[in-house]
Order: sequence, then structure tokens, then C-alpha cells
Amino acid sequence: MQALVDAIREQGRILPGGILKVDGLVNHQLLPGLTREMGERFAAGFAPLQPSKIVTIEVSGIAPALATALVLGVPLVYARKKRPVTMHEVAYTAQSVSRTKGGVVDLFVSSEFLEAGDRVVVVDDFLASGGTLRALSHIIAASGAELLALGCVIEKGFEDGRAKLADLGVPILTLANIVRMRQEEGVVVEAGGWGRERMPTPL
Ligand SMILES: O=P(O)(O)OC[C@H]1O[C@H](OP(=O)(O)OP(=O)(O)O)[C@H](O)[C@@H]1O
Ligand SMILES: O=c1[nH]c(=O)c2nc[nH]c2[nH]1
Repeated sequence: MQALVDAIREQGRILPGGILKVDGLVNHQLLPGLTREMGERFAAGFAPLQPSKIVTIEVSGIAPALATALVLGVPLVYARKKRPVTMHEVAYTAQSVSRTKGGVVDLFVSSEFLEAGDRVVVVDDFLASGGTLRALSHIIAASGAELLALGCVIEKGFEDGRAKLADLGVPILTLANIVRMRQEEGVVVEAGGWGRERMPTPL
């Protein structure tokens, strides 16, 4: 997605610990036109799979996931990081590590909104080590729903998350790929895609 690549080139900053700061477009401020295009790109890629639900994780996954769900006309469910008192007593849970805040995070999804028969596409902001998507895949499996595909706005290809998630057996679509980032060179970014897998076969 060229507009995203351009925005990352313009605004992306390299922080210690291998963190890319893109707060001006993904993690703090949101750009509606750019976010809408993210949703259109994901929706075009995932429509042939006929998902019944988009699932993401609060907080930065919600915007691109909602943009996708709007185009596809399906509900969006987001995993909560704190269990609210309103949550149904039966909830699926898994743990991940927060890359930007540190520490272990609990993820919760209520059984009210994820169940057997659901055909799920996950959309999140970053694919780095793949740990967060792995945790979410456990939740989806526990619910009995079917995971069809994963979508991430920004892939940090050098962290190998895609390869680490290969055993899930689902295609992964990303919109921009960070090839490498070094202070002396800056952020090297290219358009994302399905990787080496082919586009999934339509139903
Ligand atoms: O592939 P991984 O290594 O798991 O990294 C990706 C995850 O890291 C970020 O979560 P984080 O909790 O840092 O941020 P957020 O609250 O802004 O969503 C991001 O939103 C992804 O969910
Ligand atoms: O803002 C972010 N920058 C990153 O580099 C990153 N990696 C995982 N999650 C991330 N969030």
C-alpha cells in the first residue's frame, strides 16, 4: 500500500529496542483516509474467504480492523486486556507480551461473541515476533471458531513473525513490510502482501 509506505518513510522513527514509532498514523493519531484505505485493502484480500467476523486486540488494532469490518459488513470483536465486570462468566483467555508497554498482558474474549461456526479473520496493527497473534489464535481455537487468515498493517519482516506463525496454516496479508531499520540508514520499508503464499482459494 503505497500511501502507507510513504507515510512510514516520512513519519517513522526508530526507537531503542527495535521499536518503530508510527504514532502519527497508527498508534496515537489516526488518519481517516489512510485508515479507510487499509480497510479497503484488507477487505479486498479477505472477501473471497467469506469471514463472518473480524477479531482484533485493543487498542491499536481496532481502527484498521473496524475499517475492514465496515467494508465487509461483518461484526468486529476486540480482545480486552482487562476483564470488565460486564464480561460474561465464560471467557477465553491467553497471555501475550506487550512490545510497547512491557510486561505480560492477559487477553480476554467473551464466549458471547466468539463461538463454533464463526469464520474469523484477525486484523492487527503490527506483526513483529508473532507472539500476540499466537495468543489470539489460542483464544480462537478454544472458542471453536475457525481462523481463516491474519492481516497486519505493518510487518517487521526482520523479526520473522510470519515464519513463526507458519504452523497455523493460514495466509498472512500485510500492507507494509519493514525490511530493516538502522539509525545510520533509516527505515527501509516496502509494500506488503501475502508473502510467498498464494492468495487463498475462494470458497
Ligand atoms: O508480533 P508481536 O511481537 O506480538 O508484536 C505485535 C503486537 O505488539 C503491539 O501490541 P502492544 O501491546 O505493544 O500495543 P497496543 O496496546 O498499542 O496495541 C501491537 O499492537 C501488536 O498487537
Ligand atoms: O508501535 C509499535 N512499534 C513497533 O515497532 C512494534 N512492534 C510490535 N508492536 C509495535 N508497536
